[in-house]
Amino acid sequence: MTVTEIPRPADPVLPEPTLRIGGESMSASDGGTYTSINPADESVVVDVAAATAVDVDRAVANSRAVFESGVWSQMPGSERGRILAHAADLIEADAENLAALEALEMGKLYRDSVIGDMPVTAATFRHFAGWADKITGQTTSLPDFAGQHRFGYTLREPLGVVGAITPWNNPAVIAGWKLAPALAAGCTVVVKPAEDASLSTIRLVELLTCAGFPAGVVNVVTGRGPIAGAALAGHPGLDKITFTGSPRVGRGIQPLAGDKFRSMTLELGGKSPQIVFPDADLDAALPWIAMGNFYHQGQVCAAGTRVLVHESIADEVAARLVAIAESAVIGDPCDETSTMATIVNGRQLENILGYIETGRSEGAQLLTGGSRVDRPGFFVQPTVFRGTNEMTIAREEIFGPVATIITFRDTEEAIAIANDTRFGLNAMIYTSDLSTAHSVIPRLRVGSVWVNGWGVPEPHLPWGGREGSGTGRELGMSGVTAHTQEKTVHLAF
Ligand SMILES: NC(=O)C1=CN([C@@H]2O[C@H](COP(=O)(O)OP(=O)(O)OC[C@H]3O[C@@H](n4cnc5c(N)ncnc54)[C@H](OP(=O)(O)O)[C@@H]3O)[C@@H](O)[C@H]2O)C=CC1
Ligand SMILES: CCCCCC/C=C/C(=O)O
Repeated sequence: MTVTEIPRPADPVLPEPTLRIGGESMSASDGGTYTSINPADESVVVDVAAATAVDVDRAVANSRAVFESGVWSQMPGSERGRILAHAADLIEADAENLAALEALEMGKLYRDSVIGDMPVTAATFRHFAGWADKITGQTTSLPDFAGQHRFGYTLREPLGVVGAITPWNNPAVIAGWKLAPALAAGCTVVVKPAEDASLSTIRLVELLTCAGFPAGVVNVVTGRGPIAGAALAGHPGLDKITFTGSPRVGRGIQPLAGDKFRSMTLELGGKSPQIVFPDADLDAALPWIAMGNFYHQGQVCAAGTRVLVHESIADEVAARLVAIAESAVIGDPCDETSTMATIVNGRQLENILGYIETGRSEGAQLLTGGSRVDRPGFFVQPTVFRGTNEMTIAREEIFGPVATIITFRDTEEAIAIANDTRFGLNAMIYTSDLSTAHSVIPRLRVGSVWVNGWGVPEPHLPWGGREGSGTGRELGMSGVTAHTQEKTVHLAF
């Protein structure tokens, strides 16, 4: 858990809580709204426009027209890069306001957001700014044929119009992960943020406008998942859909590739193992293991909630993890002293408490935590269980601060337990012997591995899962190519 002292922020400036289509701010076509709630005290933040299917049609049509106009897709890559880099500067300059919006609407610890999420969001735009003029194809000579000299090359062209559906847990970061590579590639984007956290995305798109993105290159349809989200996910006018969220919704989106067989990236969370070998440096490892469970109250898809510990050190790891959990200062997201804040909403809190109850009833040993914090808002104690990999708390994504310690006897058993899950997003390995790490890495069925640490994805490296954690990659070079398509040219002379 973080300890850097950051002063309490000023109240954020709320962006106009409306749709943004073609550079215009507008209400929903039927005037509908939903209410954004502050999870720290359950007060109303603001009513936000709830897009209808008609609004989504309008947004996609505008994005298509803007894409086809070439104003962005044909702009020289160096110029696109300049605008993306300017956006990164503006995000950095607005970091305190963006972070305060996320604390207000979704309960993320302001400190973590201002020193983590917003620099990461800016870094993402800066990274992809560098890609914008480096998206190239291949060239090759070909054997002469029928008296002709021949030569071949490929073009990498932008995919077109992208629909991006984002979750509430790290709204600016994840919007940045979806927007920046798509924009670097020359695509236009319609983004639908989560109901529980729309404001930072609206503000982010305002900043993009200030940075020089032409009107309509990024449109925003705030709205309800089953209405605006479903209309966007199934829209025939899209060339790609990119979604981060629950497996339930992801499964519903997957069949919507449609007759165009359009491209799809689905990031659906995880139940990731943190494997602690007996030679691990526990002083160094424990803060990471704890962070992998309690950072942002465990509301992170990459959380390492299955703590697989060699039996010889399990008691020590358990005692140390409990001590860290019990040292948490649970409080208002903006208080300087808080090290943990609130769960995003009451439904999510009930879900977490339900899993804790299931853990108890299935016989897991509750080492600490397990209860709602007695104050207004949706606060829950960091919780540590000792259990087995068969228990529900070790099989399902809880999306709360709930760790389960599971012991293993040897490396083979550690690998077997790590892979015994329907998810495959990421895994962590703690060892002092890199040869142990290198022998285990190829055998883990996951998209990413961290050795001697837990962290969040880097813009420079691909991110995505296998199996139940989804399909496709965002970030890094893979993030760019995922927003392009190749055209092969055969040239005779
Ligand atoms: N992989 C990850 O990072 C995340 C995983 N999760 C997992 O999902 C669980 C539930 O969280 P929740 O926010 O409800 O996740 P959802 O999957 O419901 O929401 C993610 C996004 O999808 C939208 N959406 C909802 N229904 C549809 C639909 N039918 N078609 C298209 N889009 C839709 C949501 O809109 P709206 O907000 O308006 O409903 C939101 O923008 C968590 O407990 C956690 O386990 C959640 C968030 C992130
Ligand atoms: C320090 C920045 C925190 C960003 C966390 C990103 C999480 C992504 C996810 O849960 O999908």
